[in-house]
Amino acid sequence: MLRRLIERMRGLRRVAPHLLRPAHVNADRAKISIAQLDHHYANKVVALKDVNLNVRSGEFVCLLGPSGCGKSTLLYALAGHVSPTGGSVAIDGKPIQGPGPDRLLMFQEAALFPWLTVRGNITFALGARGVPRSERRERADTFIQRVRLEGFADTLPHQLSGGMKMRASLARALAVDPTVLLMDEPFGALDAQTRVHMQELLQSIWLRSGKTVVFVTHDVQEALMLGTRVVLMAPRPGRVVEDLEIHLPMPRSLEDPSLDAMARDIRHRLRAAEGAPLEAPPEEPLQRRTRTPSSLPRTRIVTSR
Ligand SMILES: Nc1ncnc2c1ncn2[C@@H]1O[C@H](COP(=O)(O)OP(=O)(O)OP(=O)(O)O)[C@@H](O)[C@H]1O
Repeated sequence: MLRRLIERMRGLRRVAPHLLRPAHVNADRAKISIAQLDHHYANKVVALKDVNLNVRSGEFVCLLGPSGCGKSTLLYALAGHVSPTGGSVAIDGKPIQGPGPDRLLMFQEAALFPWLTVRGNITFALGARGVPRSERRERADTFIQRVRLEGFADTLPHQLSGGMKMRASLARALAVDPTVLLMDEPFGALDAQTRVHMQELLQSIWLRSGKTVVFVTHDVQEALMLGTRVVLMAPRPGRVVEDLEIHLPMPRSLEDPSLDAMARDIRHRLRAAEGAPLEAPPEEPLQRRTRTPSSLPRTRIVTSR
């Protein structure tokens, strides 16, 4: 009885307010500024409605929300692949009018040329960006090392595992040196363990590089592992419901009880935003959680474990 009561109290414990705070970024100081952004597709689906978001240079911002809340549409508007039907998107104060070399979009598929080796894929991308031939090989090898693919520079993509392909794709993205990296669920197709390794690798690279990253995910824990900010979105119409700064030291660990408590809090906020009936956060010890995606209610938010 007493144990149940203690567990219930733990479940209801709020995340310390200094760890999870609303973000306030002045548009004048923003690297990326999105104002009153609307987008509806030809079939009249309102993918985004009145989205306002400012991102500082060097931030790692995760767009988090259930399927259909407009995360990818927002990312593609930043990439310049979608022309929004209303509002504005600017980088360094310049309106985005299409794709540009300052931004690079990465997907779940590694999208490597199958007939080129790992190094060949990177040098090809460098050539396309106008990097002189004499510099390409050295630069490719630097980034192959950075993603810990030494020894695989001359390997073809079909000889690599899914995680290695994703590392090659990340090396290529970093080698071309965009100031903004846009990532659309890049680790979504990887198994759980490889995914955690990729998150750790990306975090260590990001900490060194200082790049601005906008990262789309369904996975609450992934967002909390990686993000300096987590932007919560909801569907019908696609919109931002909360913009939170995550004040947990890096490198982070999925075993951190604060991260686990935050994940419960965020899941609760997302359910509230969707208008789902609210229930108390789950009664379970902070350290272990064994929910599977299929047991999650209504939203497609999944967990890493
Ligand atoms: N090309 C398109 N034409 C028409 N409707 C679209 C198109 N692309 C997306 N949509 C719709 O716009 C809404 C937002 O889609 P979007 O892919 O941006 O959401 P999302 O949050 O990224 O979803 P998911 O996580 O499932 O990828 C959805 O209702 C979707 O069906």
